[in-house]
Amino acid sequence: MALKATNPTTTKSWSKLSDHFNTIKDKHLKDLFKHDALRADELSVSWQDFYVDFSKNRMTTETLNLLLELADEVDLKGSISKYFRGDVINETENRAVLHTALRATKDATVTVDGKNIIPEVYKVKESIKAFSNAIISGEKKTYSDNQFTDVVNIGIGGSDLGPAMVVDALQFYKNHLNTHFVSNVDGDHFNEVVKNLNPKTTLFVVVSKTFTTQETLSNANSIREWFLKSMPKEAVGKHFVAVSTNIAKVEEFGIEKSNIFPMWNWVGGRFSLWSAVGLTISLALGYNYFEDMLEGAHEMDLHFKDTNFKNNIPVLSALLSVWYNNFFKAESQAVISYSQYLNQFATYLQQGIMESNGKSVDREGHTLDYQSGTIIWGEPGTNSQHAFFQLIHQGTKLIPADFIGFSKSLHGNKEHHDKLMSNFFAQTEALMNGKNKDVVISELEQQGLSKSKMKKLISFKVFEGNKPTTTFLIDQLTPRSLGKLIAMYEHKIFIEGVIWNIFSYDQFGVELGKQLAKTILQEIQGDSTFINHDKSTQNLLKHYKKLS
Ligand SMILES: O=P(O)(O)OC[C@H]1O[C@](O)(CO)[C@@H](O)[C@@H]1O
Repeated sequence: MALKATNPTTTKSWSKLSDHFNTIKDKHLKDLFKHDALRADELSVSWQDFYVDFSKNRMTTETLNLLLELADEVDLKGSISKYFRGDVINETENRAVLHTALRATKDATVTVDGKNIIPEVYKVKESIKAFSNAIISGEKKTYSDNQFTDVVNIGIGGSDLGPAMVVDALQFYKNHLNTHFVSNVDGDHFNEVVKNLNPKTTLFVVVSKTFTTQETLSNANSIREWFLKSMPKEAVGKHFVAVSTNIAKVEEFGIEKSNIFPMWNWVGGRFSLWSAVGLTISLALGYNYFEDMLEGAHEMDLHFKDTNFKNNIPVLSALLSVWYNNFFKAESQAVISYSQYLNQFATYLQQGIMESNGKSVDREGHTLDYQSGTIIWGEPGTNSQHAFFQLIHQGTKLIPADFIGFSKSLHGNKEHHDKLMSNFFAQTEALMNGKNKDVVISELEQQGLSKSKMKKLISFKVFEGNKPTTTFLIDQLTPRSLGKLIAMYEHKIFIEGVIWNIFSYDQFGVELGKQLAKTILQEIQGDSTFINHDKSTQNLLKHYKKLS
């Protein structure tokens, strides 16, 4: 059954929210706290090892109630049931969206085309487990009968970003296998990766849902050529495996059926790390940690599905995102992780969030007359404090930010961790409170500045504050907690799509550039005069051709 198509701006709650917005837009967070002693407790959620503080957001309980009304009016509840039970909610591609089934329990039933898919999911999980265990233990040997030392994941987009982010984030839990990622069609990328590798002890995992992606196929072909410079053809079977839905294409490439880990078209590329696309994760961490991550995600699925919206982390997070996007007209949102391990987290989220909700027509094909999608960006703290925080603090743009931090570090260096986390808490407080004129004056007086110098400086030193943040304080970074966190953002994407009345699970927008690149490649490699391009592109192409 299709998702209910409701233009959110025509709902009663939307017009109430518009009126309400006018009463709240100039209110300062400091005052909201002053007038509501219970605010911090009422607007935060404790769930398992997550403490999520939504109270430093520019809303009141009335805002929240209206946003919850909006969720009801667009039938979020009904949509959630359709999402989990495998209805064809990716209508434009005629598919269900079932990354949640990849982490469901063995006794669950999820039906696609009249067939329960869970047994098949578990069969593939078993093969991921058996393969990873055999490689890690050394039972499965290289062509020359040695143990594998290195794994190279060849893929792009969802076939790269998820595994790369998770392996980096969970490197504390890693085993002896060195893992590498080749994604960009830039030949310098793969050359840099392979230059120090020993082909004799390296396993290549070619990951492509479609197995038609130019970047991945070019890299896989070039790497195979590099491999065959020092290895016989028969070694390919032991050193190359693939993950794909397109078995025929993989076989055409030269990888045997027994070395192919299947996936399904009801798993979107950007939500695929829970499938065999996560093979490199399982190889790098061991299957048990991979499974822990899946279990964590499943716990978040249950929380999302079963918790009332008022205490539901992904629901609150998504509603606030809509609130800032459509009412405050915030142009972007930041994700700042206070853990160097989460260095790639914002990059990973960019695909999930922006490929999904970067749409400008509604589910009936009408052009949207409201904003959808959020620009997402971020870098870990404290580094980012010394890079772009100035703009968040004192710039003209409103940038709501998620702050993610952990109560315990992994290596246990408490002194460093206390310093890191002091910054974590200090920043959200500073963003909220700012610094007013009186405080600035008294600080300058203490410095003994003359009245005229003080007058000149005051306005530059004032921080308006009132910058919204949501704090995710999690006990510790583990495979399980990371699984929960990723699943939280996946559900947030879904909810936003429901409210904005758009299809979140296709990505036609990336096709145009791909098609044009194919044409241009033929022209560059042929003797074209580039006559079919605009004047600017013609000049650029001619310049390139002269120098390349
Ligand atoms: O896994 P594939 O089929 O190679 O696709 C890679 C990526 O390309 C896209 O289709 C478009 O960027 C993504 O959605 C996908 O994750």
